[in-house]
Amino acid sequence: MNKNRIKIALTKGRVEKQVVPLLERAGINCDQIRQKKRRLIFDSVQPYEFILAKGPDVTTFLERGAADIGIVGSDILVEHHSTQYELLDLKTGQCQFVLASTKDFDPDEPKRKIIGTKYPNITKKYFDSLGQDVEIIKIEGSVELAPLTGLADAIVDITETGTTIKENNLKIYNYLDKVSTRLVVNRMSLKQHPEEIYSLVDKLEGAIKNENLSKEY
Ligand SMILES: Nc1ncnc2c1ncn2[C@@H]1O[C@H](COP(=O)(O)OP(=O)(O)OP(=O)(O)O)[C@@H](O)[C@H]1O
Ligand SMILES: O=P(O)(O)OC[C@H]1O[C@H](OP(=O)(O)OP(=O)(O)O)[C@H](O)[C@@H]1O
Repeated sequence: MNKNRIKIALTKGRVEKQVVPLLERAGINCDQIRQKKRRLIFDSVQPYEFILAKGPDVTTFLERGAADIGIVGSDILVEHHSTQYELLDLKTGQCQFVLASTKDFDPDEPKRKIIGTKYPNITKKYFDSLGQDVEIIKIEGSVELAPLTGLADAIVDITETGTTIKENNLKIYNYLDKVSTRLVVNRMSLKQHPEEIYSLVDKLEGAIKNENLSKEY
């Protein structure tokens, strides 16, 4: 690792796929990431160094100062109570939390509900706000299975196109917070490298604006 370069922890997978084209529009050559195979650290994405990590780990790298900048979904930031400083909404990875279940679910039924989710903290906060005590079962993926198999009464999960909900015969009962990919920064790094970090934010902001303008046109 080059200690003088700004280190950016990018969430691998879905976020990476949407953010790499945005970084390229901002003038950053991402060929090394595009040709990555199983590589996880990229030192030739001048003038930065990129690491690819899972979303929750991106927040850990930032909190421990092992990365200067993180690119991660707001779902992860909220769920993990991240205290990192948010500098930019990248307007990618746009989706929304929903409460969903099978069509016979009654959200107003007075019994204590069982809720399946990848996001226990967000789920607890939502039901606390309704004054409802629920049992939460943490699920790692394919959350939609929970109400279909009787594992849970309902789920709190994110949806983008609504296809997964529809194709599994589920129904949305409530819309919760919206989600998008954010650029967050370690506060100490911002103090040490303000010019480099704000210059990246400016370039990305320009790329987002140009993209929106070309969509409008
Ligand atoms: N359907 C979706 N549409 C848009 N953005 C999404 C959607 N699902 C997740 N996201 C966003 O993308 C981020 C990463 O999602 P992704 O599915 O790649 O990771 P993951 O849930 O950790 O999956 P995996 O465990 O398969 O790697 C989420 O934190 C969220 O911000
Ligand atoms: O509304 P849609 O566009 O259909 O997207 C919603 C799906 O996307 C996410 O799952 P993901 O693809 O990350 O897979 P996972 O179930 O393995 O987490 C989410 O958990 C939903 O299952």
